[in-house]
Amino acid sequence: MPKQPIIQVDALKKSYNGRPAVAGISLAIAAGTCFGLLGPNGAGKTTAVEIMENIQKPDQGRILFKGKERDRSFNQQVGVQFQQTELMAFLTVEETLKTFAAFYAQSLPVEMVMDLCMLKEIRNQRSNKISGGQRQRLLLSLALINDPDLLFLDEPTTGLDPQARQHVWDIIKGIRSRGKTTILTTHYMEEAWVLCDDIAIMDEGKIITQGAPKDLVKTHCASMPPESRNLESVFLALTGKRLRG
Ligand SMILES: Nc1ncnc2c1ncn2[C@@H]1O[C@H](COP(=O)(O)OP(=O)(O)OP(=O)(O)O)[C@@H](O)[C@H]1O
Repeated sequence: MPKQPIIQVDALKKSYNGRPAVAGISLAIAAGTCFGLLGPNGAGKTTAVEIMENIQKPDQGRILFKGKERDRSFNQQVGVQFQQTELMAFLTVEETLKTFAAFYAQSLPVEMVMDLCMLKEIRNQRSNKISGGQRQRLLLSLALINDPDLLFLDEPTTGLDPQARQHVWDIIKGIRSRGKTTILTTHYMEEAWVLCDDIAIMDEGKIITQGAPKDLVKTHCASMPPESRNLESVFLALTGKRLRG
């Protein structure tokens, strides 16, 4: 039986200065899955995700969370990992987590989240004196502190070395194995392949294809040589090779 969507997006539109960034997208994301939103630079991914996160208002369209309009409890039930967060420089890693935990009616134990994101060794380091990989893990831990049912990750491994990336992938797999839903944006096709149950590729504000990664490869790469049958080929075949702004 198909899983109930945790979030449903209908005919979403958003323009900036008369130029459409999101030009009518509809999605239904099944609970307990990892969903990937891919697309070239400027495709409209961040705008679409920020509308789903309730950070931006759409010009048109509707979003249902667990089958209902989003209400004030929405923020308590979702986690958002930002690409940039002004972490308080005067706080340690542990103090930063404790501060964020206090924003929520319910939160996971800080020890548990530090364990999950391998932050214990740097718990007493100032949040502005940590490496890029450690910072990314801290940002992820902040998104997890309220034990969200739905987690939004915007380019969670950009700029990380292979070890740090693998580690973030393991954390995301762990989140999925606990029945939570993740929506992630990424420019790394391998990341989408490894993590996502379902992906949508956006271009110029629209979804141009959607499906399980292996199904998309089957559909779009059938006539390609075996070594080219991968998500990168699907992406390039559908979005072309023109550079985007
Ligand atoms: N606050 C804003 N004001 C004006 N235009 C914006 C704003 N935010 C985004 N845009 C424009 O909307 C379009 C979509 O941008 P968006 O950031 O959603 O794309 P994206 O797919 O997330 O891109 P990237 O992969 O580069 O992060 C782009 O043309 C961008 O210049």
